[in-house]
Amino acid sequence: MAFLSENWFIDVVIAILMFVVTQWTWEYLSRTDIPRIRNLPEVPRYMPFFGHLHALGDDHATFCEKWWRKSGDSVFQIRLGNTRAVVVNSFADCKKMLVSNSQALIDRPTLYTFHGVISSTKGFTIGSSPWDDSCRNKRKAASTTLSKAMMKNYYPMFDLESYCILRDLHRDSIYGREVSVRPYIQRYALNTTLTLCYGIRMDEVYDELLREILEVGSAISLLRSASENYQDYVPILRYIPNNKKTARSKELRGRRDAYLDLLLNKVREMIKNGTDKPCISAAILKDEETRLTGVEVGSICLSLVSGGFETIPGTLVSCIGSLSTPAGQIFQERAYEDIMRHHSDLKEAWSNDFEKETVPYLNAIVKEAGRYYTVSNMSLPRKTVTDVHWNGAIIPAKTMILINAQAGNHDIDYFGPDAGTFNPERWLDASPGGTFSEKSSSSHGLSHLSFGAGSRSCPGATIATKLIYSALFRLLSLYRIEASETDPPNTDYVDYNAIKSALVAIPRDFKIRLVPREERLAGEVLRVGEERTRDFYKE
Ligand code: HEM
Repeated sequence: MAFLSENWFIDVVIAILMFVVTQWTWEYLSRTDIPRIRNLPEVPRYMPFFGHLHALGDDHATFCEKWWRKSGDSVFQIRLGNTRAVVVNSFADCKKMLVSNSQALIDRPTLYTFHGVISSTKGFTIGSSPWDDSCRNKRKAASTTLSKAMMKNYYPMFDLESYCILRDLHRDSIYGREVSVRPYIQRYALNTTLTLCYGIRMDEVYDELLREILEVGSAISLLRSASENYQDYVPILRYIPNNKKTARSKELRGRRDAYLDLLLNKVREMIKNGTDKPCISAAILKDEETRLTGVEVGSICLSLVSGGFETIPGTLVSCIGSLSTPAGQIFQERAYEDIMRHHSDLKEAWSNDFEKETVPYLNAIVKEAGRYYTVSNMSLPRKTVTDVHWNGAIIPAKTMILINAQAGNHDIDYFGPDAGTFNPERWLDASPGGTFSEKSSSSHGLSHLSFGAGSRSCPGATIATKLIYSALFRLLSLYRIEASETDPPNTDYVDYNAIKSALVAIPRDFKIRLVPREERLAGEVLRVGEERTRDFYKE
């Protein structure tokens, strides 16, 4: 004590020095690509190297949604390891950020594992491409293929693929047997994009190639997730010997390259034999007015195949789950009545009218499924190309922007106090006579955030909506769907997802029973459909 008091000045200097050195070391190890943004709240308590990664856990969207509700700040900054990101939560702020700053947010960030390892051979998908001339060309080509004007060309495909769901469900659910509907919907989504890209489809639900594409695609999408792959944000982890993430990425890259080459070779073979079907890759291989390179064509096909194979099943399967519950029985009955109101001859409607999206109640179910089950809960990350002025803060160029679509889609200030409930009727006006019409406000503008918005919004939104509508039309017009008592669906908008860290939600498995509304009609329409399948293979 005596020593301390005699040298008190030196003690104080040492203490200050130690404090400064500790502070400096802490700050040094917590550095981010973009320095702290002034006048924008930051989530407190970050760790050196990792930032908020641990606090965010597996489910970033739900952590941020809760933080927004707790702090009252809808827009705040977080640290994903060495990367600073701005998270946007409320519906109004997500919309303003994406639409009012459309050009400033046109870029996408690149990640070490996905861009550096997995995509090193076949190029980036559109959704992961930074904005440049090549990305512009690819996006333009994909948007043309997926545009509203092109949809009528795909009617035979919608017809065949939605028929096949019913054909196989009819067979497998006979005698009240319970079925898990996801595999049928996965084939539906994948066959659609495979047909568009390669003119190829698979008839079996458990086809080997189909399952390989789905398995590899899901595993790769998991490696893009921040919570699954710390090495993208904590560079030091890349140098750990026997790095399992990099090894796994290389293995998946090899498997993906193999099936992409196989598909393209099949198209080459069909062109040689004169049996090819109109599709993107055949058009390019025959060099029909294209300025795209081979890698760009591969990237477009990959983007379309990977764009729909998880998002459509995630949305449609979860929607079927909600409809199968006791509360959902009312929605099913009203949808059926609305179908009958608009299509007095169901057989006729089945053969040529189901794609037209004329049944308001079905449109409302499709919209509500998209909103309630926000399958891409954090959307796809964006990156600013110029400064963005936000309520007194300047978000600099090259900052990662994360749109919390899950939070915005369940924003009670925008969707009302029942935002956390699955209710298709929020999109409808009911007349005293019991008929429904679409709310005029819901038919234009941004209904929900699940397809993103602005410069990099989802070009697949139109075809995805058509596919979900067509499948529901056919399913609900022939059957009543009932949830299994032993394996019921989980319909919580967060917990329905079995893998919280996945980029696209994977619904927990559940089973349903299908009760035919009119046995004879089901038999008749399925027989007609069978003839059309044979025609497809004959052509
Ligand atoms: C329910 C189905 C779908 C959902 C929920 C969905 C969701 C999304 C989201 C959230 C984005 C990012 C938007 C943004 O940054 O603002 C996106 C981008 C994209 N989607 Fe979809 N999508 C679906 C279906 C599809 C389908 C069927 C395709 C193709 C056939 C597709 C192709 C793409 C592509 C190519 C992009 C990248 C666009 C770009 O970066 O410029 N999507 N999608």
